Amino acid sequence: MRNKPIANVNADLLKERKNCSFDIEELTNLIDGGKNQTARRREIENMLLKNMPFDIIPEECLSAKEKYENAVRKSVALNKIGVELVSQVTKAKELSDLTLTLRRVSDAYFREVTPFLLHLGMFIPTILGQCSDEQVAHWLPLAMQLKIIGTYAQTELGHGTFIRGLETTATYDERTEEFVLNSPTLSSSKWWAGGLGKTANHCIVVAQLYTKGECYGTHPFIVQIRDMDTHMPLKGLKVGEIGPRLGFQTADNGFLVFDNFRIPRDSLMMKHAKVLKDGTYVKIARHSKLTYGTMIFVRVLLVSEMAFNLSKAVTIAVRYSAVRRQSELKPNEPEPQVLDYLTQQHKLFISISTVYAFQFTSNWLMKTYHTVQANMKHGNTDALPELHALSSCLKAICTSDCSAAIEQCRFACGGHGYMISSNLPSLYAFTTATRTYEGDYTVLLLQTARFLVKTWEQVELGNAVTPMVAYLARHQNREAWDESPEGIIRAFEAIAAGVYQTESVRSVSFGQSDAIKDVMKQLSDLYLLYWSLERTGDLLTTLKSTLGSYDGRVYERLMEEALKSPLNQEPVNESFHNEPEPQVMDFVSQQHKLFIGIASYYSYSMTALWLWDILTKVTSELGVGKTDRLPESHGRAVFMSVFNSEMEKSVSSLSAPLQAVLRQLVELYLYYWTLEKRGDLLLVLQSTLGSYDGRVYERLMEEALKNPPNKEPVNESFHKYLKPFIQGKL
Ligand SMILES: CCCCC/C=C\C/C=C\C/C=C\CC/C=C/C(=O)SCCNC(=O)CCNC(=O)[C@H](O)C(C)(C)COP(=O)(O)OP(=O)(O)OC[C@H]1O[C@@H](n2cnc3c(N)ncnc32)[C@H](O)[C@@H]1OP(=O)(O)O
Ligand SMILES: Cc1cc2nc3c(=O)[nH]c(=O)nc-3n(C[C@H](O)[C@H](O)[C@H](O)COP(=O)(O)OP(=O)(O)OC[C@H]3O[C@@H](n4cnc5c(N)ncnc54)[C@H](O)[C@@H]3O)c2cc1C
Repeated sequence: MRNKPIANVNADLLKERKNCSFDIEELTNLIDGGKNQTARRREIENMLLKNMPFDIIPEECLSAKEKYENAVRKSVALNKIGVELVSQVTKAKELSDLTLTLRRVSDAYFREVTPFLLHLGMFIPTILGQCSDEQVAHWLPLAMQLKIIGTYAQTELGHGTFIRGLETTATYDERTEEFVLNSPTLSSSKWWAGGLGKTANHCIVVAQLYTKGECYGTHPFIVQIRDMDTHMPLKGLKVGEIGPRLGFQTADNGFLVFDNFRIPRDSLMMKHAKVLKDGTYVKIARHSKLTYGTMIFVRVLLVSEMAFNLSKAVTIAVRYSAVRRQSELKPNEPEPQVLDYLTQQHKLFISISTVYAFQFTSNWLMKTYHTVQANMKHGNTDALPELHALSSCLKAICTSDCSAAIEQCRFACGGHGYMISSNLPSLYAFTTATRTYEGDYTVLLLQTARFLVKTWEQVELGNAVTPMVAYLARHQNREAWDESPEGIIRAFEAIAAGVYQTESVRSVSFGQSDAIKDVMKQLSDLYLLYWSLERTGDLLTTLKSTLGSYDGRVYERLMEEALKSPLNQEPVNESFHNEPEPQVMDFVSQQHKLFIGIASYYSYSMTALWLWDILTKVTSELGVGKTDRLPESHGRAVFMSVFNSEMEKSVSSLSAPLQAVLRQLVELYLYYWTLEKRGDLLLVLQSTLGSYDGRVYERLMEEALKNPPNKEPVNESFHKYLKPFIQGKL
């Protein structure tokens, strides 16, 4: 059943909806994956809407502590319903639809995120992907029913990207059949794990495994960190909240430090490697990077997350643009809806098409992920490198594009888009973090480039490559393809665009009406055209250069091109008879280049005169050999102040017009360098990362320890909500 129409809807919005060229319900079904899925989603949504507590005071008006407690209260209520619904599900597909719906609906209750996000998004997937069958049988029911609450602690103060550089150690002690966890340095402190600060009582810890005196690299361990009854941190651990951040304010991201903390041997997640009782290390995995599996899974999830978050932002911006009227186009006529401005449509429409590009690609990527997983169950890991490259590339691009597009949606809403209540700032804060976490943007693109270069080598050797990169072989002809970085980037854009094109066409090819097909085709074309224009440079298939041609016929080509010029098609241009062409001096860009040069000349001359006077004094005081080069900013300050004061002294006797010109030059010089060097001008950095002494990790930890949530070892929401919930008494 469709949702009921709401009374008192803005007349402009009603008008826009009436103008829609297709059946909205049909598109809704397409997005949900079918009519039944839409009906089921609405059933769950309605049930949650009836049973979930909403905020009385807006989340953003609460203190940090209150925000966290409120988030726990709501999470517990939501998860109570979630656990109940999950227990009724029998089929894997239903379970994945249900978790997706719960994830989506939960956003109606949290402007920020739930402290259970890592439990659902990484702790459970890691149990499934890294535990042996017996371990799954033990841990999974506890985690699914939220009898335990977990997180994923891989990143440390000193290392996030370079996982092999992690410093936390897990040393096997065969006498007691335990691993001993240690944080040997400050930089080895675990940092960032969501839910770790106050909520989780279990944690997946990634540590360097040592046994019989040898290091076997990083491995995941499942570790209890807090007492199940009192919630107090266990002995041998220091755990707390890392402090305020741009977004994720209710995710209670935490730190964790180990001091000879002992855990049983079977805390090692043993799907891909085991340590026997006597300390013998046994490798099971066929591929050395299988322990990185959860990251691939989350990167795949994030493509759909970006589609969802951008869809919210652009819905907000489009609706508001229909309601908002601004500016007087014609006297005495009503102000137009801002949606009618072409420039506004330019901001919004590409976001709409991007949402569909992400969603179709995400559906396809998730299917690909499951196919590769199924193959790996039978021992075939051949497709893993490509899945890694593809998920890295798509995660990097979609998270980056999504936060940029949300920023555009905020711009599209003018000043009101800056209000927290518009939800656009929170959406931006959430998505901009995704560009960094689960693999930094640049780093992941480099992983993809690495895969492409290797593939290219195979193509050059004439070896077969997978269908996804087969186009590399098709472009062997040097005229059409080059192996430059631009060429590689272009190839990946071609993949993403190709997937979107084929998937969107495939998805709309059955059942759907012509109206929907038309709209989807338009969106698809818009996405392709937009990126073709954005990346015009990358799309040029030859160098298109007279100077860089393969045959080196530089002068011949220059002349050939010159003769093609339309200006050469007539011997005398009509401007000879009519108006003269402008002097290049009249172009503002030319003036920009020249005027600052003139101002600099005066600045240097004045400063040189002044400097000459003091030069002898300085060199005799310091000794020429000892004087360091002046830092750039100091030099610039000298130029500015001398120019300013010396100019004042010298201009007083000059005529008024000349004085005015020279003063303008002083101002130009000062403003130009103020804008050029505005970064250097921020003297008070107020930053843990940018302190003069470089004590980054010490300062991060000092700040974290000052954090109010760390003043009490157990937050009262544990006794009020978490404990009764975990113990089934709520
Ligand atoms: C349903 C409800 C749930 C709701 C869900 C909602 C939202 C999303 C879900 C959850 C997210 C919520 C919050 C998340 C919060 C954030 C969590 C985190 O950030 S966890 C930490 C994540 N950390 C990273 O991602 C670190 C990034 N670094 C890496 O991945 C690797 O270190 C890196 C950069 C790939 C390098 O690894 P390294 O071991 O040094 O490898 P090499 O560069 O030497 O490469 C060696 C070869 O291995 C290949 N490789 C690398 N990684 C993989 C992999 N994962 N799989 C397969 N192969 C891999 C690499 O390409 C090299 O291959 P060749 O030698 O070239 O053949
Ligand atoms: C909101 C949020 C939540 C998080 N949650 C978790 C969590 O639950 N669990 C967890 O374990 N971690 C978590 N993280 C940590 C996250 O995974 C890391 O911050 C991320 O992987 C980036 O690593 P880094 O911080 O070490 O950055 P760095 O690697 O130090 O990056 C700094 C700069 O160096 C560049 N750089 C680094 N290496 C290279 C290279 N090889 N080539 C070129 N450039 C390079 C990067 O591009 C970047 O510009 C979270 C982070 C955030 C922001």
